Amino acid sequence: MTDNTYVESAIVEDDALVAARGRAEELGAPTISPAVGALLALLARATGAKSVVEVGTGVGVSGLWLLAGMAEDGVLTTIDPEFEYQQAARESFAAADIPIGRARLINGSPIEVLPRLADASYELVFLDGEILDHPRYLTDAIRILRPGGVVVLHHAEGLDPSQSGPVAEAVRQAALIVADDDRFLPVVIPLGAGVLAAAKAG
Ligand SMILES: C[S@@+](CC[C@H](N)C(=O)[O-])C[C@H]1O[C@@H](n2cnc3c(N)ncnc32)[C@H](O)[C@@H]1O
Repeated sequence: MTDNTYVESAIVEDDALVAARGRAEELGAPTISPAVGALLALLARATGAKSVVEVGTGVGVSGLWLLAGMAEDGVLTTIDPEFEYQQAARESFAAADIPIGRARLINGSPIEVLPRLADASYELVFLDGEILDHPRYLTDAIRILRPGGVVVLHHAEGLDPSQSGPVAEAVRQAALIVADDDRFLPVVIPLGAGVLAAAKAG
């Protein structure tokens, strides 16, 4: 396999993202890599995203990247059960001068919150929460995506045949859900912890 270290090091993050990564380190919160962030921003821009859902707010690193690519009046709905992380994410968004109305932070379990979101209403859905729940998240993501929308699942590395166990099984199950749905065009991208992206037919 090609050494793709250069892909991650090619991305330079701004001061707000550097500060958010500092908060993540203090709290021990996981974050996406810079290259995954750049991909999210690109997908948000390419889909003209005005409404985005994220599972797994963390301290707001992925949220900052998504907001950077979204329409200027776009709203990010981001769900996480960890109140402390979401408080830190609020700080990350404020430090980046993101208007309060652009980020709707929902403190709760994505398994309970996702079913309450409206059908066919979001251009982009990013799944980065509990990996074992990826298949359940994906089922809701498919429902809430607008035609032409894109779902992005992080931690797709479980698709590597050398991996086994419940986490790898959950990722494979999620991948099969999009592979078996004719409306979706999926691709696996070796960035960060592995990305599975799938575009819904327009
Ligand atoms: C990988 S981190 C998210 C990182 C974030 N997307 C970023 O890059 O800045 C995973 C998140 O899932 C949340 N989480 C933990 N347990 C969870 C659960 N049972 N269901 C959903 N999310 C959970 C954690 O609080 C954490 O913020």
